[in-house]
Amino acid sequence: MLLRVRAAQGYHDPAALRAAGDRAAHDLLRAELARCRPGDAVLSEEDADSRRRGGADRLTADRVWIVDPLDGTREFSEEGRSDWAVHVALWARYAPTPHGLVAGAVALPAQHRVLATDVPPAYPPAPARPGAPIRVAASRSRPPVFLTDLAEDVGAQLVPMGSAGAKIAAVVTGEVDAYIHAGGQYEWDSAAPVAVATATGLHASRIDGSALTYNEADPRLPDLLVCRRDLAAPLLAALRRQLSGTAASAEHAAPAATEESR
Ligand SMILES: Nc1ncnc2c1ncn2[C@@H]1O[C@H](COP(=O)(O)O)[C@@H](OP(=O)(O)O)[C@H]1O
Ligand SMILES: [Mg+2]
Repeated sequence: MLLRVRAAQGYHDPAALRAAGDRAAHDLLRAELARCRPGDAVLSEEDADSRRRGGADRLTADRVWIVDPLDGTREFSEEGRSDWAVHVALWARYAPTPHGLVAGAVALPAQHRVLATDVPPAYPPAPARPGAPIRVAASRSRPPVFLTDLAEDVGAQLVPMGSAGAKIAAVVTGEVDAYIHAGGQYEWDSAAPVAVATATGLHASRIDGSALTYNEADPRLPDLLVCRRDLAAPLLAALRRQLSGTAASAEHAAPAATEESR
């Protein structure tokens, strides 16, 4: 559907294309979830009620779908770019993992693939050139300000890319070794990709090493590290060095997203 929206609308009015894509994907997912799983709650970027801090039925529900109908909205509106995604994750109250995610799928329509937990992708192959720089995916538009220093510290090469889902998919497929974000994000930006990454056996945590948790009253989840297991300890140590002495807060963050910057 999103590929059809792009084809029908063209790229002359990016804001209108972004709005049309968000709306079409949200409406489709909301209708299908209501039809197939009428008893479950939904937390969606495009549903203001579900996003409300503390107020929604999702806080008492046993099963909550965490949905980002269009992640990488900016890239979706740029002709030729394929780094945008659709995220659908299922959170369950009695799940055995701290993150609570029991299923997830990340669709990359312009890359013609879907990564999902029902048949988790294989763990990525070891880097072809031993000793080559670690490749770290980061936001194209809002990379954490400490990332350049961190890259220098660990000898990493930064790979700018849009969409949290597309970046985590790049870690899953071995195109990059890690994804680091800080400074702002929401549960729907990472839930489905983190479900796939952990089902694949990759490391996923906050940048201080603590667990990612979902379906919290406040859906803000501002930072994360997803990487190959062997890189978790060195990258968390490098993150500690960057963040030591100050909180991982606005000082280290890119400016928060505004409607215009999305
Ligand atoms: N500082 C910030 N504050 C809030 N959201 C942010 C953010 N930085 C990135 N995001 C969100 O995280 C997703 C991936 O961002 P990026 O492409 O820059 O890596 C985007 O989701 P959406 O496209 O669904 O809005 C973007 O809005
Ligand atoms: Mg998003």
